[in-house]
Amino acid sequence: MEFEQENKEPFRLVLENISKSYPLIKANNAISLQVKPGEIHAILGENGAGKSTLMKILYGVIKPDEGSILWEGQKVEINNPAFARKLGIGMIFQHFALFESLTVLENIWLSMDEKYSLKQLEEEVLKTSAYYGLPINPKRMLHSMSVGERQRVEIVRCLLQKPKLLIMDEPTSVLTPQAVQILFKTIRQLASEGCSILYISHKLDEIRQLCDSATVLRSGKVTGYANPKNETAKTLATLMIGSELPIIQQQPAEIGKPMLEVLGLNLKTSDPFGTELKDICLKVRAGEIVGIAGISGNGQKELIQALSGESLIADTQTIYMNDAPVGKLSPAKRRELGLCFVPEDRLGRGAVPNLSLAENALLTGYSEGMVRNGWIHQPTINKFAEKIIEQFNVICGGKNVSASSLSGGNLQKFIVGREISLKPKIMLVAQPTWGVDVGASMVIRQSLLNLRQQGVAILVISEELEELMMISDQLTVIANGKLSSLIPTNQTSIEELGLMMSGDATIQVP
Ligand SMILES: Nc1ncnc2c1ncn2[C@@H]1O[C@H](COP(=O)(O)OP(=O)(O)OP(=O)(O)O)[C@@H](O)[C@H]1O
Repeated sequence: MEFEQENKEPFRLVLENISKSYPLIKANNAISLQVKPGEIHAILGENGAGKSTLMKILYGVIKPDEGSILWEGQKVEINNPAFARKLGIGMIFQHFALFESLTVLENIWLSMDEKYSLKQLEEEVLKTSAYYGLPINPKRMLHSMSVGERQRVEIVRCLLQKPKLLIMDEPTSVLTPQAVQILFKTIRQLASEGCSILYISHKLDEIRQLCDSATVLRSGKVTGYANPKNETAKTLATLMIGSELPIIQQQPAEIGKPMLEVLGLNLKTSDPFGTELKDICLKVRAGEIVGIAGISGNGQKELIQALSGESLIADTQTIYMNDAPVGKLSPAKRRELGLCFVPEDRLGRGAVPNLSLAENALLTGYSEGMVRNGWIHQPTINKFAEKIIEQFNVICGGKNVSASSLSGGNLQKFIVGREISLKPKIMLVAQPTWGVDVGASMVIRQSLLNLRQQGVAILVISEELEELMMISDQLTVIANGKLSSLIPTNQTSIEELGLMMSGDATIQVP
């Protein structure tokens, strides 16, 4: 038979000439690939290359216009996710489909095709999470959990369905180096049990470490197949983006006055699973980038909320922006003082999914002449949105498409681009390159360095230690709601930061 391997065992999956067009873009153009049982197969490609579209076709979320799917040697039509799951296909999405107001257990219960009682399911969840080394508390409310913790819920929920093929879209983008290694152990264990993995990631070193094979996509087409173990991160990047990676230019900047000062911030949280902030002290001066490293769920969310104005502080003497006490000021008032802000959660806090890119530009850019005498000035909004799309190479169907239609990385480029274009004096950025491809990550990091050069005070909260080392002047670690003292970047290392992240944040580094 045509689609059998040499040992006559059928491929788990064969895709043949899969195509899918949207009105303005051909997202998949005659894509073919094959996956064996137990194979860890990477899907590589820059933002908007068509990776998620292909995976959604495979999971029955969208229908291809052309092409065929063979599952264990049989031609199948996957018309919906329930059928995909029945075949044994599980998917962990880049944007989690979980309900904030429910517990972990209730979320998992809702998604199960096979109906368990809550009690039975709780036992299964605890058993599966212990077996794969992914601890979760079934009783915890979802809204109180960090992105990294939510991802664990998604993984456990998928594993409960005992998949034969697991699709993972950017699974490590919110994990620490230690958590990544735990996840890889889980993935290898699954593969050794015969489960095939389709693994989408922009992290080329991780792909080299984990994957047996790779299909490379560019502009919806396959541009090559590779064995990642025989490639370097550089050759993989070249295959992906079709040219060499841009190199970051970091020039010394003139340090100015403190623009953001936090003087002993203590913040209790009403959320029973939130993290209390304890005596946070921080100073970011004009012309410098301060990086905060940490395992998600250690107070980053609470700190961002306190700095952006989402949580107000009773004590007005604690947070200062450009010399003004801001504890009681709303986000809009803080923006008037020059604060711009990229939240961790891009679909929800960073952008409104159903609004167009132009409308999303207006949401934070309203002070840039977009509202005149109480009237919305559409030409200004359009120009602003078009400029971001061009400058940050946001691959999309133009300013009028909805934010939700953008690929994850392209939406991130749009949000970061929007905030940078607002000419901030203080920039607060959480996970700046989450889901962004290697080439575009360099563009975003370079833009932040350019802002620093222009005298902007920048605070970056990231779990990407390499990124923090690359762009920050000073670094600190958040753990259990406490910050360690600031360390000049050239006096620390990824290993040391990793240790501080997993240990007690009160470790003082000279
Ligand atoms: N529902 C939709 N309507 C219109 N265009 C869409 C829709 N979904 C995806 N696209 C477009 O199809 C292209 C491929 O998107 P896709 O999400 O598959 O890319 P990707 O390779 O997964 O990117 P990323 O790495 O950023 O996640 C993009 O240009 C995207 O804007």
